[in-house]
Amino acid sequence: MDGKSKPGVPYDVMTDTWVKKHRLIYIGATRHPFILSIRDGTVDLSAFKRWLGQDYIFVRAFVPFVASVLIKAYKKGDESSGDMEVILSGLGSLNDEIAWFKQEASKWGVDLSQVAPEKPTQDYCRFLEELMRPEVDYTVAMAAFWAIEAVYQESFAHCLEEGSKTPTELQEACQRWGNDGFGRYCSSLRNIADRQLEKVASGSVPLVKVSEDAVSKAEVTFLRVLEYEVDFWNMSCGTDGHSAPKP
Ligand SMILES: Cc1ncc(CN)c(N)n1
Repeated sequence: MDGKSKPGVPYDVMTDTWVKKHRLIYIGATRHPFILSIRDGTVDLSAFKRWLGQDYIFVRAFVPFVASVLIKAYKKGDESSGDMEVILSGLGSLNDEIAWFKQEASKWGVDLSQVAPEKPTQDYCRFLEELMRPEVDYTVAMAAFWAIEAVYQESFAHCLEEGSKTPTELQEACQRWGNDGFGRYCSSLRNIADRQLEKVASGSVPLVKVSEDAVSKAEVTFLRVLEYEVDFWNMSCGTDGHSAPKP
């Protein structure tokens, strides 16, 4: 708690505070024009195919990142927290996700073996590699993990809300991240991140080696995730100045 909270009065957990504080960029990442174009049915299919190929590359890099978070959870040594089970379930879903990308690519005629990473994909994957380093705190890595998944969950769930005109052939993609089960998984990740942030902020984990500035590092990491996500969507639309949309 922040010391200002009153008994019985709900208070914001750290991730709520961040989302409110950085609302503009959060909205930029979760309500990007690419997502809005899927939702209103005007999406350029060449942009969707570009996103598909680039996201396949991203997801392959995301797997070792999640594995590195699993290692950090294990090293924390708190078996009763259930963190490892949540992270393991995420790794299982990523296995399905990779199979889905392959299937979807063949449906859309995208040859994944011929897709080269664009600069925003390379930059984002490099960022994931930085976060995999053993010296990166579990709290920081969890904050990134939650933010990465939450952006997709909120974005694609928006394409399934009532009134959306998402084309039928894209609904399965939206379901993948926009379904309720994925929403619950993201809440579990968020709870882990908030619990860690609370522990670090209150200094209640003297036996765990956490750096004093882990909370501010986690906030900066959260912001960087949002920026990378916006760049990734821009690239998909062809509005990043690196990749012109195919005619
Ligand atoms: C760029 C990006 N960000 C998030 C996700 C969700 N795993 C994803 N597949 N790709």
